[in-house]
Amino acid sequence: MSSIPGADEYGVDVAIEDADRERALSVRPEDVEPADELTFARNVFLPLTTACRYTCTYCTYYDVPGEASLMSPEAIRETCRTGADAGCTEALFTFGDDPDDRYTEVHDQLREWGHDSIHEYLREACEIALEEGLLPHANPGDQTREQMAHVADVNASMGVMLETTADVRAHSGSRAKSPGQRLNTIATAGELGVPFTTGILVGVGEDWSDRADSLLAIRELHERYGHVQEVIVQPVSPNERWDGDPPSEATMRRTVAMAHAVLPEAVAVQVPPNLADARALLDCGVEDLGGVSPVTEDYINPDYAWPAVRELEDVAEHGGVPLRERLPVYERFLPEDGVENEWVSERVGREIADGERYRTVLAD
Ligand SMILES: O=c1nc2n(C[C@H](O)[C@H](O)[C@H](O)CO)c3cc(O)ccc3cc-2c(=O)[nH]1
Ligand SMILES: C[C@H]1O[C@@H](n2cnc3c(N)ncnc32)[C@H](O)[C@@H]1O
Ligand code: MET
Ligand code: SF4
Repeated sequence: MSSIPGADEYGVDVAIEDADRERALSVRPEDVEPADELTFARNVFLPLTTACRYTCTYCTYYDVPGEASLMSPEAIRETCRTGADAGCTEALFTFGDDPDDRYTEVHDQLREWGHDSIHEYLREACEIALEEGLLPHANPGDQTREQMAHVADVNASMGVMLETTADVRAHSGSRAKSPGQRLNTIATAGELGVPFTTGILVGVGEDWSDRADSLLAIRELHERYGHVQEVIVQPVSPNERWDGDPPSEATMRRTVAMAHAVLPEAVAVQVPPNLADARALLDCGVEDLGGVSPVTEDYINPDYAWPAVRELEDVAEHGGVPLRERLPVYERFLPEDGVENEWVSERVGREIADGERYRTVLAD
């Protein structure tokens, strides 16, 4: 049995059994049954702030203090409106982790707009998205229980990448992502009944045992709470801050197969079609192509353009399966009668019930 770095410190009770790891390590692509359909969501990407407490060495998203930006309410509304007009259903709020006092410009701007914290502002941003006809999916990185509880009822789903259970150099420095803290964020989402997206980053210094442990840790938290809707298998992608090689196709194939085998059937395995060659991974158990935007770029990986929906259809055709559009919250979490349940707040449930665009997506 092995425990995970930082798990004790953050009070997360996850331990990996050697036998489970051995079983995960033995999975090969040829052991896997391919999925019978491929799903995706249409979204707009809203980079609320480029200020971040961490400095992950693979990331070009964050700005140094003095240069960080904050999206204005007007810009948020404008982007959401453009997205809704283009048929999107999701407002993806992904941004720097817990921007702190190092970024006085962000704090000053937030205060000027009447907010004490980025989570208060995120709440307003989610309200704007809902008003404009989009369902919020926020990934603000690690969150405390108080932070997440502050925005849970205005999000259809939320997310954070576990990245990896290993302590890797890519996360080093005085402030660094800790596997225990990431797992704690995922557990908190379970406790609060938030449908959740997580995932692993492949090629940042982890080995095969770490990949197995990461997937098994996610499985354990899902077994406890039932809240994980999808797990992203994301290859690290070279950019001006990261000059390492991306993982090979063979590595991606084996990792996707491992994810498919380790995770329960209800949890979809997602690969981002702008970072990975989805065609070459389909037979290893890919079930979802994530949020794809007809309107905005992938601000985290701006060098890698989104394929058009037409190209996603080609990918699905290549695998001989249908392509189906989904909402940012998976259907099994939606209330069967009424507008709310333990997973969906009344605020979000009403929007889904009343929104014509959402109903069309659900009917297809
Ligand atoms: O455009 C991106 N979308 C990313 N997404 C969006 C994701 O593809 C969709 O928002 C979800 O599938 C919900 O529809 C993430 C969402 C999460 O909750 C966690 C991590 C990611 C990572 C990315 C990413 O790197 N780039
Ligand atoms: C939103 C997610 O984007 C991922 N992320 C950040 N930088 C990169 C990169 N160079 N390549 C691939 N994924 C990246 C991290 O996994 C983060 O959690
Ligand atoms: N900063 C957060 C994280 O790394 C959100 C995505 S990266 C822009 O988890
Ligand atoms: S990946 Fe997220 S947490 Fe890491 S530096 Fe980039 S914005 Fe910050």
